[in-house]
Amino acid sequence: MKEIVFDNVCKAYGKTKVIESLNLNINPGERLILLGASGCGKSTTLRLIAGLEEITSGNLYMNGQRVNDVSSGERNVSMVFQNYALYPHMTVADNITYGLRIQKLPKEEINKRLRSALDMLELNGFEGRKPKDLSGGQRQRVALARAVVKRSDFLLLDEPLSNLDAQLRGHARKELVKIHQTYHQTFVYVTHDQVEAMTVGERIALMHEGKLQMIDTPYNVYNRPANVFTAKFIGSPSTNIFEAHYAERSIIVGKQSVKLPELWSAHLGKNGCREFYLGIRPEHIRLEREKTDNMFVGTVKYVEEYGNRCGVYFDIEGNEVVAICDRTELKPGNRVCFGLAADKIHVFDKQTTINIGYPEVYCEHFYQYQSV
Ligand SMILES: Nc1ncnc2c1ncn2[C@@H]1O[C@H](COP(=O)(O)OP(=O)(O)OP(=O)(O)O)[C@@H](O)[C@H]1O
Repeated sequence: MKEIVFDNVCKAYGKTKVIESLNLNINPGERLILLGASGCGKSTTLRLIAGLEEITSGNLYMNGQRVNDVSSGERNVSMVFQNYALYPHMTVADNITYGLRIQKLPKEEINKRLRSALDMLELNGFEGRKPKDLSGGQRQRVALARAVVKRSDFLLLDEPLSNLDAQLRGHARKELVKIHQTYHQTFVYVTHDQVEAMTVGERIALMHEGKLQMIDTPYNVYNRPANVFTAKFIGSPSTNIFEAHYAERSIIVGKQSVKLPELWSAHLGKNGCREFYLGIRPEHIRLEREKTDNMFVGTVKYVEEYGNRCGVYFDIEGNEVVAICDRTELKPGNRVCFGLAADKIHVFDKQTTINIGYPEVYCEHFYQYQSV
């Protein structure tokens, strides 16, 4: 079954709660990413699955069996750590096959698995070397090879690429997906890097302060953020969030007001939504110099150069807003205007910060928002 189910799981160290009421279903054979800022509880969640930490309350099921009291060795997991944890005195081949030798698998089978891992991870010719004689990228591949030869049901990876440079990381991400497609293990992968999360993950579970914020596909996490935290965490620069309110079919920010398309007016009216947070991604704001009807007006504060594009930071009614432009002649002090693209805005409840949802016409991937 290769499924993992967290049922109301809490983890505390003394009085400090690190994981709070975690309910999470990890599907058999999927690549699930645990994403979040440093200290949010990602590694702890992974270590609970590995059986390296005890659960304080709640239940954890793996393969349909409650495993709260099952030891790590009996959980059919393999784990790749950030620092690789290779044995320095052993050769590459011995590191990779160590677990299989402990299991006393037949020599032939051990050799077969070693050969296939060396081929897949392009480590042929390195089997006699010690870890100190390998580059960071090669050590990381040995750690992966050691994990995959076990053919366990669950492959747990804790920031496995964080010691690699950007180019090697890109290559290793593809390797990981290839490994998954070959062995169909259930992957649980911890990272704080959203590009890694988007490219490796089939689903992303975003965590903040020990609580799950959203779990969904990379597409939905980006395009249909469940709450303000998700909208701000995913994407760079962050989603712009304004305090706004709704009256007479218009969105009002400070002293400025912009008429809303009929669909949104009906939607906000139906939800009784008056005070809210309005979210717009920087890449979805199209700046104009000339004001026409239904535009907000702001003043440029500064322009950030990204090489291929620029970030224009400007002020609207005391809110700092950023828009991404291809090229710009804009300078601090210039006036800029923009309208609202009806299919590119997000509205979050002021009290709960949860997304109120979208008018039906924009709901090709409709997501029913729930508090998690
Ligand atoms: N053994 C421990 N005793 C007390 N507190 C701990 C222990 N292990 C972790 N914590 C705390 O639990 C919280 C979550 O830690 P965890 O390592 O799961 O975070 P993380 O999201 O993986 O962070 P990072 O990306 O920095 O590794 C942190 O505040 C950490 O200080």
